[in-house]
Amino acid sequence: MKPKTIRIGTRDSELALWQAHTVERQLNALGYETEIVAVKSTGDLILDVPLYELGITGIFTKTLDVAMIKGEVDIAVHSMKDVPTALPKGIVQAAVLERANVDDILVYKGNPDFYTEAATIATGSLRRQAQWLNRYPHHSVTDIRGNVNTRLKKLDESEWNGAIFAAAGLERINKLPNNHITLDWMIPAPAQGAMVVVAMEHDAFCREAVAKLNHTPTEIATHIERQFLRRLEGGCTAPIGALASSIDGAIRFEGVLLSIDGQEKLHIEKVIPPDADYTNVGNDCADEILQNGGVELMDKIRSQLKK
Ligand SMILES: NCc1[nH]cc(CCC(=O)O)c1CC(=O)O
Repeated sequence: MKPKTIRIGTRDSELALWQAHTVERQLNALGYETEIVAVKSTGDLILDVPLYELGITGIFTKTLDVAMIKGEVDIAVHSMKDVPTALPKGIVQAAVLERANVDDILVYKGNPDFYTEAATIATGSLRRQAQWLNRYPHHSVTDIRGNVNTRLKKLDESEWNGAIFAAAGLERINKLPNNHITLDWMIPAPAQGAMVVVAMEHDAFCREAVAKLNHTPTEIATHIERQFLRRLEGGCTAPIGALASSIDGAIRFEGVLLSIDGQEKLHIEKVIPPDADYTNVGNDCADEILQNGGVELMDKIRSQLKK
């Protein structure tokens, strides 16, 4: 009997294809036959509206979810931070790959010493906007959309001083420019820098194959970060950052919720000792933030985004 070829679903951007080929190579090394199926996602087609105004989460993943449910692909590869915290019924997380660089970076134009002056920084992310304005209240932030290549080109053709990117995205496609600064003070998006492979719950063959690619420390870190996000936002989008990193067997978690204008900031930091139970840390940290002004702040954010 001919062995089953695993059809790998992916978006068709350069970054998405790089990620899908990485998964393909790892499956091939384990002896599995594969085929890449690239699709255009709604999120890539609507480029003139800010992401948060589209009002639905999962805009980058929905097309592939549908393709997988229809049986057109067997698995799908995503940047994990683009995946809604609740997966559609019947779809499961089959593996989280080892995380790359988690940092956000600023690609700047001209003189990078503009921090004390007026400046315009481009980002389509509420989280980046809020954290930038919190640190540089005298700057303005402008929206930018499109895949990584499109955004680099838009920055190049603009009058903006800089634009914010995930380092992982630029490094993967070898497009990290020299004129960049690592924003080590900015808390990344939950699961930034991690790739996830999803499969159909009933597909034992693919789940078993893909499970071999799982990297447990990354799975644990992203579990905590996404649990924090899910409990805090309750289905709506908000400026939320979260990072769990391991230090000598312990896990250090840092989470943040900001107002859209960056003026209010609720921050939490916790160290989970080695071998302690981490399964509810994300929920506990979110609850602590909610009890310390987070409920009111989330209400305010929701009413502002509805307008
Ligand atoms: N929202 C788009 C997106 N989704 C994943 C990445 C990069 C890779 C990653 O963060 O895992 C990017 C680009 C960016 O944020 O600049």
